[in-house]
Amino acid sequence: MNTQKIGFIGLGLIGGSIAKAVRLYYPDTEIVAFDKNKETLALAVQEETVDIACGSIDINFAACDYIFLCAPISYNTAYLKQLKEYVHPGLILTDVGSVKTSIHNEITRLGLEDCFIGGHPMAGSEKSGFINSKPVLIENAYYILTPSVSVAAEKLDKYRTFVESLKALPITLDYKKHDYITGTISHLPHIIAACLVNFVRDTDTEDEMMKSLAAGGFKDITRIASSSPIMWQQICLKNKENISEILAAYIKTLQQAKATIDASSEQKLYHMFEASRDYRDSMPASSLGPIKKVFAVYCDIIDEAGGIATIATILASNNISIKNIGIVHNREFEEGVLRIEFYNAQSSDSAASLLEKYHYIVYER
Ligand SMILES: NC(=O)c1ccc[n+]([C@@H]2O[C@H](COP(=O)([O-])OP(=O)(O)OC[C@H]3O[C@@H](n4cnc5c(N)ncnc54)[C@H](O)[C@@H]3O)[C@@H](O)[C@H]2O)c1
Ligand SMILES: O=C(O)C(=O)C[C@]1(C(=O)O)C=C[C@@H](O)C=C1
Repeated sequence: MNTQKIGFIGLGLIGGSIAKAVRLYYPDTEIVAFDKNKETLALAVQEETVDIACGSIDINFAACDYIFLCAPISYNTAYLKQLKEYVHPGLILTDVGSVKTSIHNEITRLGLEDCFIGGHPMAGSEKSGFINSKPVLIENAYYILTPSVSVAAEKLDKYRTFVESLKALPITLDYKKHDYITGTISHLPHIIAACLVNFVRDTDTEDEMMKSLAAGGFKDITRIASSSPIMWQQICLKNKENISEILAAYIKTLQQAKATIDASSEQKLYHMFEASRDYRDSMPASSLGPIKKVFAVYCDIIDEAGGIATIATILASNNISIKNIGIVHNREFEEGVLRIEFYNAQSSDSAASLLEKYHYIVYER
C-alpha cells in the first residue's frame, strides 16, 4: 500500500500502538502527531515512531491519508471542528474511542460524513500511555469499523485492508449496535471490577486481611479495575443510556442469584454455575476472538541471585520477547515457579524448547 502520511491526535496506549504498528509495517510513512503531553511527543520522536511532533492541531495535519483521533473520547469529539480545515476528499478520518454514537453525532453536525469511519480496536490494557504502547497490541484483535452512512465503499475497503495489514481483524458494525454490544462486554465488566474492588476496600477487616488474602479469582476478575480513570469516566458519560439499561438488567440477575442462594435451591445453584461454565468454555480460546489466549510457560528456577536475569538473557539473545515475567505460588506450584508470558504461541513454543535445551524444567499450560 502506498500510504504517505498519517496523523495522530493523542499518542497514548492505543495511538502509540497503532503508530508503532504503522512504523513497523510501513517504515516510510510520514507520521505526524499531536499530544497534550510534550514528553510523550519527545519520546515518540526520539524512538523514531513519529517524524513531526506538533504543539497543536496545525498545518502539519494537512494532506494526511489517515487521521487517527486517539485521545479520551470527549477530546476526540471536541477536536473535529479544528480538524475540519484539514479535511480533503482523499482523507480517511477515524478515531479509536470506546463509544461511537457521540462522535458520529458530531460528525453529522459538522458535515464530515464523507470522510469519517469510526474505529475501535478490541484490544487494550489496564496500563496507559505511550510508554506501554507496542505494535503487537492490536495483532489478532478485532478492530471494529463504524462507517458513516455516506462514506464511499472504496474508502471502507481501503481502511479494512489497512487494518488487516496491521495484523488486526476488521469487522464492520452499525455505531449504535457497537455501543449496545460494548456496553455489555466491555463497559459493564469495568464497572463491576471497579465496584468490586471498592467494595473490598470498604468492607475489609481492620487488619486488612481481605487485601492480603485476595488470590487468583479476585485478581483475575479485577485486573481491569487498574485502568485509566479518565478513560472510564468518559465512557460512562458517553454511553450512559446503554450502560444504565444494561446495569439495571444485570442487577436483576444479581438479585436472582441472591434469591437462589437465600432459598438454598441446590438445583438452581448447580445450574447457574454449570450454565456459566459451559458458555464461557464455548468462547473462542485462541486470540482470534474476544478473549485473548495467554501464551505462558512455567519453569522451575534455581533459588539464587541472577536466576531470572539468566533466563531473560537466554530468551533475549534468541530474539524472543517477554510480555510479562514473575514468580508465582499457587496450589499447583506451591514452591513457586517462574511464569513467563509471551506475545504469541510461536514465541511461547520456542521459549519452552530453548529452556529445556538449557536443562530447565518447563511446564506448558
Ligand atoms: N485502553 C484501552 O484498553 C482502549 C482500548 C480501545 C480503545 N481505547 C480508546 O482509546 C482512546 C485512548 O485511550 P488510551 O488507552 O490510549 O489512553 P492513554 O491515556 O494511554 O492515552 C491518551 C493520550 O491522549 C493524550 N491526551 C489526553 N488529553 C488530550 C488532549 N486534550 N489533547 C491531546 N492529547 C490528549 C494523553 O496525553 C495520552 O497520551 C480512548 O478514547 C479510549 O476510549 C482504549
Ligand atoms: O484488556 C483490557 O485491559 C481491556 O479492558 C480492553 C478493552 C476491553 O476489552 O474492555 C477496554 C476498552 C476498550 O474500548 C476495548 C478493549
